[in-house]
Amino acid sequence: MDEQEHDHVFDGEGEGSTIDKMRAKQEKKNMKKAKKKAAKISAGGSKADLEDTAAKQKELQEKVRMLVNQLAIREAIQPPPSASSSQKQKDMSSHKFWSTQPVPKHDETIEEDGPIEPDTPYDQIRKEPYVLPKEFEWVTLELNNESELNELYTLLTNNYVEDDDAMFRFDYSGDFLKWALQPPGYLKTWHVGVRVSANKRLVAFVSGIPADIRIYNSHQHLVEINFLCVHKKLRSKRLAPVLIKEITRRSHLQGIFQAVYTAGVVLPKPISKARYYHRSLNPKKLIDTNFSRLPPNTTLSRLIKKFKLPTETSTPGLRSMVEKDVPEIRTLLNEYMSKFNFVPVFKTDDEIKHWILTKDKVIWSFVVEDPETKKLTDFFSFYYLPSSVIGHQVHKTINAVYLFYYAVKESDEKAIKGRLQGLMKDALILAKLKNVDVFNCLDLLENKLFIDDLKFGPGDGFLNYYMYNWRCKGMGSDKVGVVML
Ligand SMILES: CCCCCCCCCCCCCC(=O)SCCNC(=O)CCNC(=O)[C@H](O)C(C)(C)COP(=O)(O)OP(=O)(O)OC[C@H]1O[C@@H](n2cnc3c(N)ncnc32)[C@H](O)[C@@H]1OP(=O)(O)O
Repeated sequence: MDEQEHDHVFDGEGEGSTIDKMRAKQEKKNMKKAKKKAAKISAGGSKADLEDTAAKQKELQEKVRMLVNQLAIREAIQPPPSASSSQKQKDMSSHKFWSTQPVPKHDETIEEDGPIEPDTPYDQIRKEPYVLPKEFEWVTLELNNESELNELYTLLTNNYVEDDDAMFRFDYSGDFLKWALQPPGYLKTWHVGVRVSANKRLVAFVSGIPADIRIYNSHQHLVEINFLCVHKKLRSKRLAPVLIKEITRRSHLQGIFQAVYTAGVVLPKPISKARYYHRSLNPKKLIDTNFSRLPPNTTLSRLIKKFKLPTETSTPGLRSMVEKDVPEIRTLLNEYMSKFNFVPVFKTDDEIKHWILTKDKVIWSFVVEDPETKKLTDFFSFYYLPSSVIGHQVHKTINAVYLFYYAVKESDEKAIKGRLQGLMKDALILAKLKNVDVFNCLDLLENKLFIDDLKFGPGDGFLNYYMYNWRCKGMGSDKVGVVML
């Protein structure tokens, strides 16, 4: 699954911040109200009036305090208002490669869902790999071989996705890569590497895994593309288009003509755009590493207090997921996904076992078992993906987890909101107990129902969702259920 415009978080609105303006505005309002009241009282207002005024003022002050608090949290993790360079959209004519591919144009009006080009008959599919510049050669990586897995780990750890300011870089572990790239039905031929012929050094990679998704009403068996990476020293030499064409060819050979992928960059043409949100669990470290900043008018100890969590979870019946839960979780998850427009379809228990069951330091999953019926009513999962802190004297890594799949059984919006808030608060507590520094999520699924209340703040990272050779209407991120790694 996929890239993210990996995100660290910028300064907020700087001095003279929103908070200050809010405070000033509210104080002015309060003054006006107090003056009006005073005039009324001196003109014969009663004692009850006075008490009423005091109560209302207290209530108002409390409201202001809450608003100011909320803003302080936002400002602690707020990007600047301007869009980052990676979010800018280019003309189709300046996409030398993408203008040749079966993807919708940015300005295209989409009337009907369907493929952009027909499937290529087998005998017309190129049987030999695309030609690489002469210094390079193709390699199909064997990830069960420890040293090849380690080569991929090293390539990605040093060259994969960074934030716009090159302060943090994803650090996917070897175990994580095996989890992400070897699901049931995976094909080794879709683990495509490029080596320097002379010294056999691995310098580029792209991967595909099989997946089943539903987009609106269309069910598709397709390929999910991820981990496209070109060594930093070989950038801007048009190697990426060759890698993409090669993985496309290898997909066509398997009878697959559609793909899903995500990227931080804007390409023609996203079906949705999601934003990253961050919930600080270790404010001091996040500030020390410049992942977040101390908002004006607050102190570190106040911030620590703000993000403090209980040490015990509160949802009755919450426990770690175990293998016997797999079939029930599959039903629960597929049912929950039915309310979104772009979702994974888990066809077998093996897939749930692979994707959801806890694998320490890779993915953690928790279920809620009704104490009476013993039936599972909810579950949630998060995966562990640390980031290297580039060039920091003290901190080498930020321990981050990302919200993965979850499901709740409630059906009316208010009940879902309450339930999700409780579950996600427990998820934060469990992550904190695992020494995680920050809990991240995208504004997909029903995440907007808990993001603000649980003190997540918006980051500067965005993730664009794409389909290859498929035309369909775009959708809001709250209609997206596919979570890519
Ligand atoms: C049916 C089956 C189909 C299967 C295939 C489906 C499509 C899958 C598509 C892949 C999904 C990947 C999902 C993930 O893994 S997204 C993760 C991407 N990886 C990173 O961000 C890691 C750090 N960056 C790098 O390693 C390089 O900068 C990469 C490899 C990204 C580009 O290398 P480089 O910087 O040396 O550039 P170039 O000179 O070789 O090539 C320039 C061309 O490449 C286009 N470009 C740049 N970035 C991306 C990007 N993230 N997706 C698609 N295209 C991208 C760019 O617009 C330009 O084309 P055009 O604008 O001129 O037209």
